[in-house]
Amino acid sequence: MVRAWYMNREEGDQRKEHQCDPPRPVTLDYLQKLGVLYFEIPVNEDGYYDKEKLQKIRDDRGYNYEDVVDCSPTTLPNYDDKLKSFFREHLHADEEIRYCVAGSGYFDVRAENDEWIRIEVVPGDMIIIPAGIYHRFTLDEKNYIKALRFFCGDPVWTPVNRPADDHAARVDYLRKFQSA
Ligand SMILES: CSCCC(=O)C(=O)O
Ligand SMILES: [Fe+2]
Repeated sequence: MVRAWYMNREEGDQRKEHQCDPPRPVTLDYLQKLGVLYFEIPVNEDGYYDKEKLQKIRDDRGYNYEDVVDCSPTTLPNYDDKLKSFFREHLHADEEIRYCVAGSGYFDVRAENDEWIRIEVVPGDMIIIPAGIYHRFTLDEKNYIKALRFFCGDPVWTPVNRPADDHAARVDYLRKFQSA
């Protein structure tokens, strides 16, 4: 089950939870209003999961590309730079789809009022971050995650750093989800 909360405004270690005091949890319903979708496909201790359930989501959403991102210094090329760029606030022209199969981490997305919402992903969690939402990713204190990445068509992972308010995906996102 996915956990999400508004972050406090304290600087310091990005790998910590940054819960408010008292905590301000965020529901899946609210994430959905922001265009962030969540699916659960449980992973057992041996790393097995229901391939058919995954395939059904892939088919329903048109994801025909899949690869693995294994965030450890030996398996992720340019580890330090990558982790830095993951945590720089950015958007993409396309959905960012990640299915966590081992380890854990945090996806942060901007709420309507521009506050950060932190979404924890653990094995079994699939998160879909919509095109045009400002977001970032960090490892947590356990310092490891392995996730499957999906894409519709030829993958483009390019981050567009904030500010990108005139980007077509941003304009489209605001129209669809945050009609402010
Ligand atoms: C959990 S996958 C690692 C993060 C990532 O791939 C990304 O932010 O693009
Ligand atoms: Fe991203």
